[in-house]
Amino acid sequence: MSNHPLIAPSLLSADFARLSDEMSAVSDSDWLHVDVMDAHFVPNLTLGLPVVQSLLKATDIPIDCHLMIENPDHWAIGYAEAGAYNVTSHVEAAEDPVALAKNLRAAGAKAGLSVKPGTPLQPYLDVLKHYDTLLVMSVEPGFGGQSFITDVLSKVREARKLVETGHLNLVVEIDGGINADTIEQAAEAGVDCFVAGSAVYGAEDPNKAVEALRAQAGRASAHLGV
Ligand SMILES: O=C(CO)[C@H](O)[C@H](O)COP(=O)(O)O
Ligand SMILES: [Fe+2]
Repeated sequence: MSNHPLIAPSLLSADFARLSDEMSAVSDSDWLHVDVMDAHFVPNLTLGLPVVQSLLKATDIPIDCHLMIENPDHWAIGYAEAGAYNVTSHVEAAEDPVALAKNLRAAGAKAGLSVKPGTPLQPYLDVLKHYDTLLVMSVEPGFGGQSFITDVLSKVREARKLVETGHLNLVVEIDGGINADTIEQAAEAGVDCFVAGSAVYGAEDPNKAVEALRAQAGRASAHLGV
């Protein structure tokens, strides 16, 4: 696990006609977050495996795939086989999340599990023992540029405590509405990895925005230094 805050710019807020340049614009980021949406699990449609395969060829930054799709049990493995660093599926969509995690790890990827804002962690604590990352959604999945839902921080605190006490061994990631006004409370609650779309790509200098968010999170975090 990293000992500094991880910043993962979301390409959802990038210019899709210039994805290669947009990845280069955040060369100082730790992970690159790619939102895959199928217009079924969420009402929006973005991109899929062929585009991710091309992105993987065009960058050395580890790719963090956030699959907002139905039937990840079938589809997620392709992203792992393509070389994504971390592949996250939604617990609300997965049929057999333990088998899914094992398959992703066998294919060489980290296994991630995401929970929507209204989904509790408690029923999934045994499942999470098989996972490397937990993605706590701080907006309803589907669109960038939404406002941060503060209530989800109770789940971050719960997950942090389980990690600190050795019950779980995973990276706590947060996604949705992270910016200069919200990142400190997320860091204080115990987040390791911060996804930021509009706050990074809406900035004049995306790399500077990454650095500033990382420094801000490091200062506010009890468990991570800068
Ligand atoms: O998964 C997502 C939406 O479902 C995006 O990753 C997320 O919304 C990032 O965008 P922003 O930082 O602008 O909220
Ligand atoms: Fe996302």
